Amino acid sequence: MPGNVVPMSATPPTPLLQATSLVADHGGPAVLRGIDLALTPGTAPVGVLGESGAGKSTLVGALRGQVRARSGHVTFEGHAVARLGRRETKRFRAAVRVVAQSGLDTDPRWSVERAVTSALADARKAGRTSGRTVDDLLDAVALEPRFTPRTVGSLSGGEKQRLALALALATRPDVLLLDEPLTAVDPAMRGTVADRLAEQVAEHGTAVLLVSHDIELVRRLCGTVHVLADGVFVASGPLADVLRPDDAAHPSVRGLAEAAPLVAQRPGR
Ligand SMILES: Nc1ncnc2c1ncn2[C@@H]1O[C@H](COP(=O)(O)OP(=O)(O)OP(=O)(O)O)[C@@H](O)[C@H]1O
Repeated sequence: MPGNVVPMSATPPTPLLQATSLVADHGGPAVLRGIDLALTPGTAPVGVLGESGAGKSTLVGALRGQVRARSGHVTFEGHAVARLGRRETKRFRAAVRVVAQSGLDTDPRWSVERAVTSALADARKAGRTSGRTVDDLLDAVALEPRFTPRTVGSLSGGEKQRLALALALATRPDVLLLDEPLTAVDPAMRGTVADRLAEQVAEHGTAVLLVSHDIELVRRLCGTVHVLADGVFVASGPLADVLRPDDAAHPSVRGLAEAAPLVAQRPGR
């Protein structure tokens, strides 16, 4: 490029869902004590690691508007999530989808096909037509077409988790909040689903937050990770860097590094 040509700089991506100085609790001591987090479409998925009880699910709860901020705030498109009106809440719920560990509230008597068809119909009603079919969505989570007539109640725990992910993808969400989404899925299948998910979120520019104890899953999916301890992020950056802590690192970070010495050496996203 000639030296005197200044490239047009693209507008910096704007966070869609954002926590700022977020302090939150469950009626007792603060669980989150000042979290800043931005989820921006078109950027690499963000991972949150941390010991059990560190507050990872509380963070997801606050981002989805279920746990109230004691101070600081969570905003969606710049508006406080806690103060969204009825219409905006509907739009928010279609745009920001959550998949939790146990999160399939579909009628267990429904067939898989009915569950996915219904999720696609809900997506259309919310104005989020994705052009996707039942087969596309099942394929996105590596569930073969033979599963379509099965009842939801007859699926294994891991199959239910994969279906929950397919239902969340039906709205082609702008943001996906994944709270231990694949714990019941065996490691080989978890890798397959993670790779398919990574392709899709990259293709659609979906912003993703993945909360997990599973460092391998985080490595496969996330570009940046935060380690949550004592209510704050005590380390942030690419996983390989976070897992090479210095002597001053928080004990949680050193614990993670010791638990996963080889993961840091594999290439991530
Ligand atoms: N509804 C609730 N009422 C009271 N305390 C709660 C509630 N939910 C969570 N807590 C407490 O808040 C703290 C953080 O819990 P949270 O579930 O967010 O941790 P986590 O990091 O997701 O843990 P895990 O990895 O075990 O799922 C814990 O001390 C927990 O006992």
